This record gives sequence, structure tokens and C-alpha cells, in this order.
Amino acid sequence: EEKGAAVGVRQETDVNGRPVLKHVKKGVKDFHFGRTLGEGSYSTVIAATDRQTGKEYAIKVLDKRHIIKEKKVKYVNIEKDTLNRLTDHPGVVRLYYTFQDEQSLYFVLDLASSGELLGVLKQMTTFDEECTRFYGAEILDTIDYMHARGVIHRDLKPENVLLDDQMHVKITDFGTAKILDQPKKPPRDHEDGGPETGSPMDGADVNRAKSFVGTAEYVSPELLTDKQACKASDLWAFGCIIYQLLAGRPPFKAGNEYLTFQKIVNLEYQFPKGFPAVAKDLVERLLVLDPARRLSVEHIKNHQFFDSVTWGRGLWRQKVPQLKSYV
Ligand SMILES: C[C@@H](Nc1nc2c(c3cc(-c4cn[nH]c4)ccc13)C(=O)N=C/C2=C\CC1CC1)C(C)(C)C
Repeated sequence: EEKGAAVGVRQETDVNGRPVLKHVKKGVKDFHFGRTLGEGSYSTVIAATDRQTGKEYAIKVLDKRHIIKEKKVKYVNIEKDTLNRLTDHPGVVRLYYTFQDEQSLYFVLDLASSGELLGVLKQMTTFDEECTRFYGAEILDTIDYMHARGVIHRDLKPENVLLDDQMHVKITDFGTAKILDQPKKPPRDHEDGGPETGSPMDGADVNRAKSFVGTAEYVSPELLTDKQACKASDLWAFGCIIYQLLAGRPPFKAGNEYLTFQKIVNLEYQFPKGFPAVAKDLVERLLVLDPARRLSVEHIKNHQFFDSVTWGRGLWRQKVPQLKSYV
């Protein structure tokens, strides 16, 4: 039995007729599976209802044979370890428990029933400043939480930012996340996006992750030049997302991946006419080639663009702004 796996308790009687509580693990038959929500490279996410409680979940189904054949076992374990590490923040999809049968692994998770931020953005074309500020703040608050627990997402993009039934952010897809080696000291509360300071190799960003490239439009330059991601790589992606919410398209997009990568490493992008000045200043301080010179989470929180935002748990209790386009 995995830790915390037992998710149900059933009353039975033992041989002497004494009542005993039996810990039972849920299985496929405890759920009614509904529509397919999304397809990953080696998984499918399906909406499902717990037959006993009626509660709705998203269940990520992974085909064991395919995972082994494609040598993805490592990624499945990284995703599970990451989800088990990021359990108490409203901005991260929560993993309730896992089970398996002959051919599949099942992760039972929060259902983000309003779907992908990308889908909503496409319907709106663009977000106005107030909506961009609100969604930017919830995404940043979640990045701050992930980084404080030594997790780099490495593939942040509007497809991985989901929305729950109240239209609050739920970040997902941690199969390509990087868990930084446990920092020597407990993570400080003002963990910044820059290199881990205070460790023996001061200044050298000792905690870098190796060899993984995310989705072309959001990949950071350091990932393309020296193959290493750091916390600031997530803040590069954050800058691309803020730009995209207001402009309706990502800053770096070309005919193919190679040309997109070229634009990124040459910092080749322009702001559309009428792009708000304060947001432009923020994006310009995030889309910086040198990760050490990119704004850290703390500096972003104090940027004028987020002046009216109350950070912390209050942010998640606020009513979400009515979605309006930036015309
Ligand atoms: C990014 C992911 N897509 C999705 N992953 C998850 C969804 C999800 C929901 C909708 C949706 C809901 N309503 N309409 C669409 C569309 C896509 C989704 C969800 O509700 N709960 C957990 C999820 C993922 C958990 C994962 C960390 C393990 C890919 C494309 C990889 C399948």
C-alpha cells in the first residue's frame, strides 16, 4: 500500500464477529468516467465522478506498457513526486491519490472545469489590463510557491494554466518539472528567481536543471544556449504569458521552431501599438537574456503593474474580474 493510498474505510467483522475497519483503496470501478479533457504525450486526462460521493475529478490515465517502451518512467515519478510536494496551494492541481490495474496507472486530481486559459484567451482575443493583472497575479503567486518548494515548472504556457469552476488559476502538467536538490537551508520566505545565493558556490547558480526543452514559444534563452533551466526560466515564460494576454499572441512566434528559437536568443520581438506602458515596462524587465538580470518574484510583486494587488491568500478569495477584451 502506498502512503496515504488508503482512501476509503469499510466496516467489516473479523473471525470472532468483532467489527473491524478495513482500509480500502479506490479503483477504476469506483468511478464513472466521462469525457476526455486533454491528451498528453503519454497520458490522457478524463473527467470522472466518484460513484459513492458524486464528487467530480480529473483522472490522468497512463498506459504502463507505453511508458516503459518510451522510457518515460522517470517523468511519471517526477510528476508524482512534484504533485506530492505541491499539496497546499490553491493555484496547483491537487493529487488526491493514485491506483493502478493491469495496463494503466491512474492519478486522481482536481478537475479544473473551466478548462485552459489559452481557450478563454482565444475566445476573448485579448484580456484587458485588469484581467491580465488578476490572472498574472494568481500565476505569479503559484510560481512563487513552487519555487519556494524547490520546483521549477519548466513548461509554463497558457495551455498549462487551467481555470477552476470559479475561474481561479490551477497550474498543471508537472511531468517536465525539475525538483532542485533540497536546498542546504530551509527555503527563505523571500526566495527570489535568481541563482540560489548563500550556498558555498555563491553567485554560481548551482541549482540548474539539465536537458529538457519546453514549448518553443515560451522557452527561455538559457535553455537554448547552455541547456540549463533555473527558477528565472519560469519568469521568462511568465513574461511571455503577460505579453500574450494583452497582445493576443506570444512575443516570439515564427514559421517553425528553429526560427522561433532564433527570435528568442536574438530578443527579436515588438510590442503592438497601444500596448499599455506599465505592462510594457514589466515585460521588458522579464524578457531579459541574462537570467540573473531578470526581475525576481519579489521585484515583480512590487512592480507598478501589480500596485493594486493584495498578495497572499487574500488574492484567492477575491471575486475574479469579469473577462473583458483589451481593445
Ligand atoms: C495539460 C493537460 N490538460 C489538462 N490537464 C488537466 C485538466 C484539464 C482539464 C481540461 C478541461 C476542463 N474542462 N474543459 C477542459 C482541459 C485540459 C486539462 C484537469 O481538469 N485536471 C488536471 C489536469 C492535469 C493533471 C496533471 C498534473 C497531472 C494535458 C494536455 C497534458 C492533458
